[in-house]
Amino acid sequence: MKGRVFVIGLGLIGGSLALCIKKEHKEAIIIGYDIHQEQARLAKMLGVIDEVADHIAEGAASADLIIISAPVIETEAIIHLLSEQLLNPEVIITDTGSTKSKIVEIAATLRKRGYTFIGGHPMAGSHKSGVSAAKEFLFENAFYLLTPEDHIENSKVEQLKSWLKGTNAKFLSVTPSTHDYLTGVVSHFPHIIAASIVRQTERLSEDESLIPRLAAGGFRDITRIASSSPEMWKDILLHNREVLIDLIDKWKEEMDSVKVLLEQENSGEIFRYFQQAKQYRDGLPVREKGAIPSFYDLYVDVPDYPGVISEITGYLAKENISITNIRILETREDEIYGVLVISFQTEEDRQRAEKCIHICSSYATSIGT
Ligand SMILES: NC(=O)C1=CN([C@@H]2O[C@H](COP(=O)(O)OP(=O)(O)OC[C@H]3O[C@@H](n4cnc5c(N)ncnc54)[C@H](O)[C@@H]3O)[C@@H](O)[C@H]2O)C=CC1
Ligand SMILES: O=C(O)C(=O)Cc1ccc(O)cc1
Repeated sequence: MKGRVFVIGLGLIGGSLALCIKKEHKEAIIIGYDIHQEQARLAKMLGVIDEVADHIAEGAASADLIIISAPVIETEAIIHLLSEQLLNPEVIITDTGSTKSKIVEIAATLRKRGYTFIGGHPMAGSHKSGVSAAKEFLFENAFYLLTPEDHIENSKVEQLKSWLKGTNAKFLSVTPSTHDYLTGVVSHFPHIIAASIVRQTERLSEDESLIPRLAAGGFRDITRIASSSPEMWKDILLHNREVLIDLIDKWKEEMDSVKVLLEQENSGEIFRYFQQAKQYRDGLPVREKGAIPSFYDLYVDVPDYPGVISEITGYLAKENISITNIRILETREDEIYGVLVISFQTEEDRQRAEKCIHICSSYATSIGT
């Protein structure tokens, strides 16, 4: 497609979408604006955008597509500002915010001016932020939720999907309130729980210095999302507060019922509690991308000798397989084997790495389930 695309907010998501659009629509011109000028300059320098706009009005004036990829509370102000501009009457305006009800409600100001707004949420990302973390394959196979209102013509939704084709994401249309309920359950609420486990652990460690040492490895893994941007999550929680307050009440009931089982020493029901959780979790899709980014980790049993890490990374480098993280699980001093945990960007890279290590060495590998 030809046309002018204006991206407001050149961070992880805005930058990644700009890269996806550029890849698919070579003739499109991508203009970017960021409240932090250095982000916009960096985006231009990295080739993520073609032009920098000095302000929103300048970039928006002749745009065919406007993508707002700023934090959700900033998005409200940007929508207000856009609704005061004279825009191309055919323009499609979309956003990438993690919440939808409030944003779509505020976008009524655009509708009143005759402009098309279609709420959007690419459900992939990471705890990193900023344009330097942007990647063109970030949304590959991820769900991309759209929340078009009833009055939006289907051709406009199709046009938006065509612009976003390079994401290779799976588009689903839902209402804004369904969106906020679904993401509340599978993304926003788990972030609260992860942060609360970390905070409780920190508090308890004040009286027990061994806690932080033992809370390494697996504890870090299960609470990884507590390292996400506090700024972004503050806004998401405030936007989706009603859904989240309800989920917190339900969680309290859940905890109370576990507490009763413990008080009663009800071994049968405690067993069933874990058994049911295991059954449901084991049945969840392993290879599909969900609301929270998966680990693409490969565990390699390696002899504990100097040089083993460079040996393995050397095999992977020869095959051009890039890794995002590598660490060794702490081994006991008397053990001769350790476990190397290597993280990849995609499932495909993990599979290629597993094959490569099997061909080049006799080290055993496994993946988490
Ligand atoms: N990080 C993630 O994994 C995901 C985030 N989202 C949503 O996408 C949006 C963007 O998130 P990220 O790219 O991760 O954040 P980010 O922090 O990487 O980028 C946001 C950018 O917006 C800029 N910005 C802030 N206020 C602005 C304003 N008034 N005008 C212009 N630019 C402004 C910031 O300077 C920053 O460069 C958020 O609404 C977030 O909820 C959606 C899916 C995944
Ligand atoms: O890395 C994390 O914390 C994530 O869970 C990524 C993420 C953040 C916000 C979204 O709306 C969707 C995905």
